[in-house]
Amino acid sequence: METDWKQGNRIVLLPDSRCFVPALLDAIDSARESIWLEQYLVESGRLTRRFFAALARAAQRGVEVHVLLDSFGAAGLGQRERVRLSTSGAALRHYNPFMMRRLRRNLVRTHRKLVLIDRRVAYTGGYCLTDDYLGDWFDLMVKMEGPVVADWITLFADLWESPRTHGDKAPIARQPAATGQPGNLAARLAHNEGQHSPSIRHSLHRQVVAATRRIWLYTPYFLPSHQLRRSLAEASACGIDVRLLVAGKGHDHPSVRTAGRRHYDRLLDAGVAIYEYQPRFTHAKFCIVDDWVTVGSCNFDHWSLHWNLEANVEVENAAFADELAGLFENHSQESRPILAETWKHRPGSQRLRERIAALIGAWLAGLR
Ligand SMILES: O=P(O)(O)OC[C@H](O)CO
Repeated sequence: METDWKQGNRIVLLPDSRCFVPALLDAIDSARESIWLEQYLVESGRLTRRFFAALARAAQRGVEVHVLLDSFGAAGLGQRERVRLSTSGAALRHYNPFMMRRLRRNLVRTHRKLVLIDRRVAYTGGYCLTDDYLGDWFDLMVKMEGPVVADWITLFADLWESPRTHGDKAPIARQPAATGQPGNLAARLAHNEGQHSPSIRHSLHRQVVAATRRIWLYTPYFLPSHQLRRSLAEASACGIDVRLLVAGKGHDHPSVRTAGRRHYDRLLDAGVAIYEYQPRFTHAKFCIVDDWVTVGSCNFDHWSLHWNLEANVEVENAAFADELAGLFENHSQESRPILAETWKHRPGSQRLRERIAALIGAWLAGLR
C-alpha cells in the first residue's frame, strides 16, 4: 500500500553498526512510553542479549514494550531469551507460524526491520539481530522524526493485531505523539505485502522508467525481476548514469551472489557500471533515482519484491539523495569494478555455476 507524502520530516542516516547499534540501544534506554520492535532475523547471541536486556529494562520501568518477530526468521532465538523477555513484562508476538496445511503461505514472511520509540521516532533499514553486526557486516539504518512516523505506527499496529500474528495479547495505542515538523524533508512510507500490494516494487519501477540523470542501486542480493533488469539496461542505453553496487567478498549466501552475476553480461553491454564491494560483507539496501531515495528492509530480489512484507521510507530531496550518493561513491571506490571486456572472458565453469544458480533461483521464485 502506498501512503501519502508527508512534509516536514527529519531523517538521519545511521551508516554502520558502530553507529546504529548504540543509537538504537540508547533510544530503547531513553524510551518513556512505548517501544515497538519488529524484526525478521533474530538469533541468540551477544547482540540479541544486549537488545533484549534493554527491552526488559524498559518493560520493568513501565514502558509498553511490544516485540513482533517473524516466526521463521526468529527460529534461531532460544527459548530462554523468549521467556526472559516475556517475564519482564514485554509482549511478544510471532508472524505467520509454520503450518503444514498451508505450505505456500509459509513462504510469506515479515522481513521488515522497525523500531518505534514513544510513537514519535521510527528507525528502519537493513539490520538484523545477529552477531554479524558485532563483527564485520556493513548495514544502513535511518532515523525518522515527523509526520511520516504516524504511517509507521499504523503499519506496526495493523500487523500486531493481524490474525496471522500469534502470541501475547496486548492492546496497542495507535495515536502518534505530537511531533510538529522537525525537519524539511518530504517522505513517505512504501510497503509491500507480497504480491497483493507491491508498493515498493511499483514505486521503484515508476521512478526507474522516469529517471533523467541517475539510477544507483545498492544491494547485497541482486536477483531482480526481468522487468527491472530490462528497465535498468534501457535507462543506461539512453544515457542515464546507471550503477549497481553489490556485495562482493565474504557473501553470506554465495549461491545468491552467483545467480545474480548471471545478469551482469546484459547490464554491462548496456553500459551499466557494476561494483562488487570488497572490504567486508555489505547488507545495506537502497536505491537513488535522481533526487528520490528508497531505503529500508527491501532487497532487490524476488522474495522481497514479490513475497515478503517489506517497508521502506522514500525521500525526495536533493541534499539527502546526495548524502546517500556520497556513501555509494565511497563504497564504489572500495569495490572491484566489473569490466565488460574481462567479464566476457570469464571461465566456462563460472558461467555454468551462474546458470545453475540462476535456474535454482528461478525455480524457487516460481514456488509462489
Ligand atoms: O534477508 P535479510 O536481508 O534480512 O538478510 C538476512 C541474511 O541473509 C541472513 O544471512
